[in-house]
Amino acid sequence: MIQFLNVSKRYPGGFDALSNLNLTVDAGEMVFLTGHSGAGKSTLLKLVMLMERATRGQMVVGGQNLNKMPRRQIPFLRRQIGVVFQNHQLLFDRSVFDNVALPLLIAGFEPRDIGRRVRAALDKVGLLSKEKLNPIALSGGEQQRVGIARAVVNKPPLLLADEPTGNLDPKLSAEIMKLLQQFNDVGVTVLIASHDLVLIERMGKRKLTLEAGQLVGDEPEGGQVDQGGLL
Ligand SMILES: Nc1ncnc2c1ncn2[C@@H]1O[C@H](COP(=O)(O)OP(=O)(O)OP(=O)(O)O)[C@@H](O)[C@H]1O
Repeated sequence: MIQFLNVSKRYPGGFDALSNLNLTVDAGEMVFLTGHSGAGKSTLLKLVMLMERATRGQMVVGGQNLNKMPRRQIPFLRRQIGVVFQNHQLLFDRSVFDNVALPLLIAGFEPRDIGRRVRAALDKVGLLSKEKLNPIALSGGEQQRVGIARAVVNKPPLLLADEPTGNLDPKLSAEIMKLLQQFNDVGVTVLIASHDLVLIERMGKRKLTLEAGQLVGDEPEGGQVDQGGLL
């Protein structure tokens, strides 16, 4: 699903955020990306969705060569990728329903299909009863679940999450990770940047570690399994 071959990213100004990265994430995997602040986690996710271009190296995502992808094709790539942000980036001038519907409106879906798909996504995150509310009326954990519904409403094969639990307490964080895992259980490839090491260990999934832009660790799935009853 994701292949990086000798990928480097140098930002304008000369800072090397990623150096010579080699990495494969197979379809159906759930992978955590960890590392110190500034290690390059967000940069890696931005390269996958072409928010930034690699400076060197080869990148393939969902069978498409990103190096050669013209700008006009980027929206089609993005439709295959759901993105969850730490601060969820919801719009507070419209309802929960309308927030989740946004990617479908942009993609030109019929109103009939939009209603059906939005409600299916809200149902999956347990917020069907709150579709008419403004997200401001929801708790932090609920807002993040709206962000997840919006990310999956288009049924993308790949889900990226950048510090999706950054502002949440441990119990809510565990719930969000469990929710992301449920999408992985039905076949979605999931890549999560997080520095919540305790939670990552509990999930027992593959863990990639970045340090100063280099991949310094790749621990396979099957680490420590949750003993704390949180998941
Ligand atoms: N647009 C940019 N221009 C210049 N430098 C940047 C840019 N974006 C990120 N950087 C630098 O690249 C490095 C990696 O940043 P990145 O956001 O990928 O790290 P991170 O591991 O996600 O960190 P955090 O955990 O703090 O979010 C940092 O030193 C950052 O200052």
